Amino acid sequence: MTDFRQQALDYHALPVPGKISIELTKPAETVRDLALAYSPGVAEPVRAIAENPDDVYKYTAKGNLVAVISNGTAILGLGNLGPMASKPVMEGKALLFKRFAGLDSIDIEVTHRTTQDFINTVASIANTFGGINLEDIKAPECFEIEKALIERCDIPVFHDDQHGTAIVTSAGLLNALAIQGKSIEKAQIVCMGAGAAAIACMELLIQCGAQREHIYMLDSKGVIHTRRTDLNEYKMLFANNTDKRTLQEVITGADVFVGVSGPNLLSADDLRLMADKPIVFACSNPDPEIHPDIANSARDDLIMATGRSDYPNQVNNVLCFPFIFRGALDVRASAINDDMKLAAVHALKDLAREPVPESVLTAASVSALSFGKDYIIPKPMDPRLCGRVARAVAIAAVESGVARIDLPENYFVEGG
Ligand SMILES: NC(=O)C1=CN([C@@H]2O[C@H](COP(=O)(O)OP(=O)(O)OC[C@H]3O[C@@H](n4cnc5c(N)ncnc54)[C@H](OP(=O)(O)O)[C@@H]3O)[C@@H](O)[C@H]2O)C=CC1
Ligand SMILES: CC(=O)C(=O)O
Ligand SMILES: [Mg+2]
Repeated sequence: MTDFRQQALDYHALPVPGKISIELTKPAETVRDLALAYSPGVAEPVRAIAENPDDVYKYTAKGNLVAVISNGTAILGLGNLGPMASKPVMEGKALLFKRFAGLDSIDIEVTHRTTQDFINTVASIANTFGGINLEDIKAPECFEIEKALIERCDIPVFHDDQHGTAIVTSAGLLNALAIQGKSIEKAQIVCMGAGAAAIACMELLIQCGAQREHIYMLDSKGVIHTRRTDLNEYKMLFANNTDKRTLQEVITGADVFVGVSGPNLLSADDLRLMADKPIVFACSNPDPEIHPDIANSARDDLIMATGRSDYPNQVNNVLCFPFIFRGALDVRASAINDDMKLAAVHALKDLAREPVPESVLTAASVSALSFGKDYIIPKPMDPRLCGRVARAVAIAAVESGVARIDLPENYFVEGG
């Protein structure tokens, strides 16, 4: 067993199994404490909530609580390994919610027979939480699930692999294009993968200015084109009227490669076919479509990003989901809409262009970081992230009419 593998297993097993626990926020030491916390005192908030349902936010943890819900059908890039195998990842998301945005979060892994069973299960428990973060649910079922739950729930329901990934990818790509001197409107984009992350990333890039006809998408059967008869309705939106059939044909002269598919699917030779000053986001986890060492030795005019923490330019939804929920919950948004997503894109993009605080350099073990080819997106441990992104998202929620309360006074006015 490798050292790193054993260290990862020990991290999860010791000193207690797993990565999260529940802590109390009120004293429970004396008879008086118990009389307030439980019987008879608990009857008072029960009566108050029965009379005024909004009081649930005043007297319970709902307003700071996010459920991370999966069925384990697309665990990172490891595939459909089932609900229990997804539990470490879901606990990991809960850890990140708490560590980066102070949100309490609990993982829920659902075993189900049909997609409708999954939807019914989640809809039935949704009101316990302030928001629902769907995670690692494969396409195309994820699209139907998210749509149905948004319709049935009046709290934010957000499929992180779709929109969290799309927001971070868009922010990073807008910056990378600016550094390479390219425009998003003209960029030729190859997207490897046609699932949850891929479809959402490309749709949001289009909202940011990319041209649909400049995008070539590939699934496990190759280029998605109009003569294919096996495409679902989501892939159909990206079917090109083209004779190109292979990765090599579509990547020749391309400016951008976005990989949200699986490991080692892009070779150094493929990368050499790209246009001058190419951009490669190899975002599959844990192993990217091309290893950064291989990519960087194939091209020296490249901007390279991966989903990993151990190389520069980590394009990973951890830069989004804690903060978008922080902003949404703090104004009790009923949904996370496109305005809020775009606000998050621009907050992330703009923060990367600012000087980097010392604490981030220390955490990243580097002596300097400045906007450029090895720093296109903020680092997850940047203490300004929560304030910047949450504030932008909360303002967008208020302005677009989905907030149920006003922006709290002085809400992250220092921007974190
Ligand atoms: N860095 C980040 O923040 C994130 C990274 N990801 C990564 O993106 C990947 C996909 O996740 P997600 O979209 O949720 O999963 P899905 O299961 O929804 O989609 C996977 C897609 O990858 C395609 N694919 C699989 N093998 C190949 C291949 N050999 N060539 C081309 N395409 C292939 C599948 O094709 P087909 O449709 O034919 O089955 C499918 O379209 C994972 O590796 C995940 O780790 C996801 C979210 C966030
Ligand atoms: C980062 C993430 O959510 C994924 O790879 O699925
Ligand atoms: Mg995921």
